[in-house]
Amino acid sequence: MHYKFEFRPYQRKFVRAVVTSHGMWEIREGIILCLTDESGKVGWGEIAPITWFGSETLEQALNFCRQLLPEIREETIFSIPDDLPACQFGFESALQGVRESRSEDFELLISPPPASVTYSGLLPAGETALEAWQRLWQQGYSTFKWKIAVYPTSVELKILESLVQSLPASTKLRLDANGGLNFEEANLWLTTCDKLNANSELPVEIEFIEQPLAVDQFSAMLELSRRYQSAIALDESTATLKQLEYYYNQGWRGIFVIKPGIVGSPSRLCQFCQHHKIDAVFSSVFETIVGRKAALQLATELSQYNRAVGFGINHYFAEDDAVWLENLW
Ligand SMILES: O=C(O)CCC(=O)C1=CC=C[C@@H](O)[C@@H]1C(=O)O
Ligand SMILES: [Mg+2]
Repeated sequence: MHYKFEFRPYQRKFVRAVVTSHGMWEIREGIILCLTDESGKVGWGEIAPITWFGSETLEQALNFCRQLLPEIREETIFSIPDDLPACQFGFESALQGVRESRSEDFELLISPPPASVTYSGLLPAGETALEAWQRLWQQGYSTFKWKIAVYPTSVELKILESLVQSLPASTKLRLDANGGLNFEEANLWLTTCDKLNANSELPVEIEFIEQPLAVDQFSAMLELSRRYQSAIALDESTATLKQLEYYYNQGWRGIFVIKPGIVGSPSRLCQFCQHHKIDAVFSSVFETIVGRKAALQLATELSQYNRAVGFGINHYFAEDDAVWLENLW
């Protein structure tokens, strides 16, 4: 089976720059692709790389698309190399869309997100988190993720104290260090989290610390996961399917953050998750509605535990997705 193939690169400015220990991220760049089969059925996909997480670069993805035009065969889609995981996701999602004729036109793409999952809202780094949470709380979030390892640990631990005192009862707080802590700081954070979680007076649960140490510190993170009660989630460490499998085989049984947009082939991800009952948290790559729809579909199918998905209900961009997509295409 072969498909007519078209693609458009895009750039979209975030409403609010994403500040992490990797730095400041202001513009999301990616590719929207469209496959059309012989009967005229259409499927949409998105290639949204995060190079500093280990996916391909945008340039590599663009070169891959350019050398394919004007059509692509099904077997080519399932043999996209593993060093192009965002392309694997984009093309397979589009193929799925054609097969399910899920998105003949944009309207179907823009349909509301699946209600069956709960969402985690992203809190900005630093003390702005102290007032940012109310707006998200009013929008219905009860799980929040706060970026840490952006300011000195002593400063952030002070803010954490006020944050846990002000968050409403039965809310959950995730802490994402993006690999920016050293071993001593990670111990300090985890000791604090254990203390907070042991305090039954406190209405908030620290759900987990995400990627406390750098990717090359796996054995230290394994050691931390044995030393503390508070859960640890690998994110940058398990950014691609190859890494997911590797660290599972290395004995990781903590939480795995899965970013469908860059992890690679959705069909192979399904096989892995069906084989191994991993504790997974599905997370956005700050994609547009095209990639988001496919990623949320996967999250809904594969979530074993009812952990909130990191796809904040509000999109990350200023202009409306439907308008943006119409103008792009
Ligand atoms: O997972 C979430 O709650 C939202 C997505 C998110 O936090 C991220 C998306 C992409 C890159 C990173 O900046 C960041 C992360 O580290 O998880
Ligand atoms: Mg993360």
